[in-house]
Amino acid sequence: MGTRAAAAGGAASSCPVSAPCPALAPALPKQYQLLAGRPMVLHTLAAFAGVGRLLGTLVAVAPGDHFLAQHAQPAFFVVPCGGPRRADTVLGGLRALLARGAQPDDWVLVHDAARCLVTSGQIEALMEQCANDSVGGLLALRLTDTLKAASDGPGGLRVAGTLERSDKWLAQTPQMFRIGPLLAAIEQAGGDITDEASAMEAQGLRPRLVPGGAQNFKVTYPDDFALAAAVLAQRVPGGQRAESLVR
Ligand SMILES: Nc1ccn([C@@H]2O[C@H](COP(=O)(O)OP(=O)(O)OP(=O)(O)O)[C@@H](O)[C@H]2O)c(=O)n1
Ligand SMILES: C[C@](O)(CO)[C@H](O)COP(=O)(O)O
Repeated sequence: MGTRAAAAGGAASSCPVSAPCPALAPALPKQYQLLAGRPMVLHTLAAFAGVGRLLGTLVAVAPGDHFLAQHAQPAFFVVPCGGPRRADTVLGGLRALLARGAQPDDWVLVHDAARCLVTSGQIEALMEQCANDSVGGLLALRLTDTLKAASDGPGGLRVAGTLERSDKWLAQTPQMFRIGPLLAAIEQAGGDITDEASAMEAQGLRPRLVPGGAQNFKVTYPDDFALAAAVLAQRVPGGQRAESLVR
């Protein structure tokens, strides 16, 4: 039984930056924008390449997307199995893994290309804590801000209430499940789910929550690019942070 990684490469997604941002190449999908001198997805893939226990990494891209051909590395292979929604891309990736000899019992880690700050250590922690779990699990971050519900009111959006936050976590990726059960769960859940864990939850299962980190955010808003670049700038090769070297 092995463990594989499927990095959802962005498939049909285009650059999500809705406001003009001169530092970014306008025609380039988000996952290929340069961050600290490298396309974003290569930072993501470097973290997976640093995990020795993985049997391989599949990058799911949109058909006709040849961007990664110029960055080919033995650490990953590219499959044009991307679909219109994230869940479609993940299904395509899981089927491609099975077609290449993976077994339904094998573990798979599904990761967002846009979570380019994940570290090899976080991936290893997830694998460690899920390896003997009957369901699998995901990296997640306990909510620290006060949580408001919103609804339309006089003059626009207004607070509808303050929600209990002590049991709330922000779902991150990677998310680790066995290939066969995950494939079946997503097929049954349909394409509108926003993560793999929710497909497993719909089966009545309770995925394990493994603490991730605040830096493992999904690069989404224009400001996120600068923040991600700043985080990368204070890391050194090998995944250690600069400040841990000066103690
Ligand atoms: N058709 C799609 C859409 C998304 N993804 C994956 O899902 C991740 C998150 O989707 P993304 O479009 O990046 O979401 P947002 O950051 O919320 O961006 P936006 O909603 O602004 O497009 C991407 O990094 C990509 O790995 C995918 O594989 N296939
Ligand atoms: C999988 C995910 O990153 C967990 O937070 C998130 O749900 C992806 O959502 P998106 O709307 O496809 O970006």
